[in-house]
Amino acid sequence: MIKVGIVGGTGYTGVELLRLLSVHPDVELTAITSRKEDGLPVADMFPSLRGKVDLAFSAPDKVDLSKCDVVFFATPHGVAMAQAPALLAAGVKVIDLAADFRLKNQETFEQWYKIPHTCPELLEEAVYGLPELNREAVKNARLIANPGCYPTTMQLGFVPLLKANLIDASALIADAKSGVSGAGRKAEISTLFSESSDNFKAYGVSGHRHTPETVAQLQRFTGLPVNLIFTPHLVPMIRGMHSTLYARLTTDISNEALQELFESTYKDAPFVDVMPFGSHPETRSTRGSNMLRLALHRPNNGNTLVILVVQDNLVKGASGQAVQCMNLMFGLDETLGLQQVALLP
Ligand SMILES: NC(=O)C1=CN([C@@H]2O[C@H](COP(=O)(O)OP(=O)(O)OC[C@H]3O[C@@H](n4cnc5c(N)ncnc54)[C@H](OP(=O)(O)O)[C@@H]3O)[C@@H](O)[C@H]2O)C=CC1
Ligand SMILES: CC(=O)N[C@@H](CCC(=O)OP(=O)(O)O)C(=O)O
Repeated sequence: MIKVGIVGGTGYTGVELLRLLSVHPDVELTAITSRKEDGLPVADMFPSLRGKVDLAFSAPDKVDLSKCDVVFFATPHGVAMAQAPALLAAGVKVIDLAADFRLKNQETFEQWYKIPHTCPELLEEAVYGLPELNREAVKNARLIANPGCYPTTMQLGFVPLLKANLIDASALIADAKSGVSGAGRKAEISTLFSESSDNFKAYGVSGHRHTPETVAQLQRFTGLPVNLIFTPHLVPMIRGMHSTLYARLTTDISNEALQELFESTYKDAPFVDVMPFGSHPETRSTRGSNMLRLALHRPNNGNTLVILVVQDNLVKGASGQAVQCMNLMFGLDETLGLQQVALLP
C-alpha cells in the first residue's frame, strides 16, 4: 500500500483528493493536515467521508510526513516549496497542486505570484504533471508540479495542432469559464452566493498567471514561439470548466484529417475523449470524473478552428490529475481509482 499524506485537507482540492484516495485500492491515507482543525475527525467536517476516512486532521507541525511514500500539497502557492526539499531528501515523493514548481524561470514565478521562491534549485527537476503530454517523465518523477486547471484545457486543445504545424502559433485565443470552486474554499467576497450566483463576469483579462504557465509549456512541448490571449470568466456553477479555443489554420487540411490528428494523438490517453467533429461537450458530462472532453468545429468552413474543451476543474483540473500522476509514479495502472463516470443530471 502507498502511504499518502495530504497537506491542506480542509480545502476543495484536499477533500477531492480524499474522495478519490479513500476508495483507491492501493492507498493508505496516513496523514491529513489542517492548521485550524487539529484533532477534528475528517468525517466530522466532511460527512460524505463517514465510514471511508477514519483519520483526524493534524496540525502540520504535529505530523511526521517523512513516513509517507508520497505527500500531496493541496495548499496555496508557497507552502510546498518550504517543505519539498526535506521530504525529497527523506525519500518521499511530492505532488504539488499549487504553482510552486510549474514555472522553470524563478523570475517569472516571482513576478506573477508576488512571493519569493525559496527553493529554486528544484525548479529544473520538477516534472510538469500532464500525463497526456509528459507521461514518461511523470513515471520517473520525484517531484510533480500539477498543472493549473485552465492550462490543462488549453494545452490538450492546442498541442496536437502546434506539433503538426497546422496553426499560427502567434495568434492563439482561449476564452474560458470556470465554476466557483476553482477559487477555493477560503472566504472571499467575490465567491459569496449573492455575488457569484445569477452573475457572469470576466476577470484577469489584462493578465492572468495561467498565461505564462500555458505559454511556457506550449513552447516546451512544441518548440514553437507562442503568443496567447487568455480570458477567464467566473460562471455561476459549482464545478466545471469550459474553454473555447480559437486557432488560425495555416494549411489547407480537411476536417476529417483534423479529427484523425486528435484521435490518433489521444488514442492511448484514457482521460481524453475526442468527441465527433462538431459536437458540443457539456461541463456536466465530466462532473466528478477525471475525463476531459473536446470537440473540433470549423465555422463556415473557413480557416479558423474552434476547439471546445470541458473538464471538472477539481478532478482533471486538479486532484484527479494529481492521482493520475501518483499512479504513474508508483508503476500502477494510470486509471486506478479514477474510473468514476460523470454525475448526471
Ligand atoms: N480549486 C481548484 O479548482 C484548483 C486549485 N488549484 C490549486 O490547488 C491549491 C489548493 O486549492 P484549493 O483546494 O482550491 O484551496 P482552498 O482554499 O480550498 O484550500 C486550501 C487548503 O490549504 C490549507 N492551508 C492554507 N494555508 C496553509 C499553510 N500556510 N500551510 C498549510 N496549509 C495551509 C487550508 O487548510 P487550513 O486552513 O485548515 O490549514 C486548506 O485546506 C491552490 O494552490 C490552488 O491554486 C489548482 C487547480 C484547480
Ligand atoms: C475560478 C478561479 O478563481 N480560478 C482560479 C484558478 C484555479 C487554479 O487552477 O489554480 P492555480 O493555478 O492557482 O493553482 C483563478 O483564476 O485564480
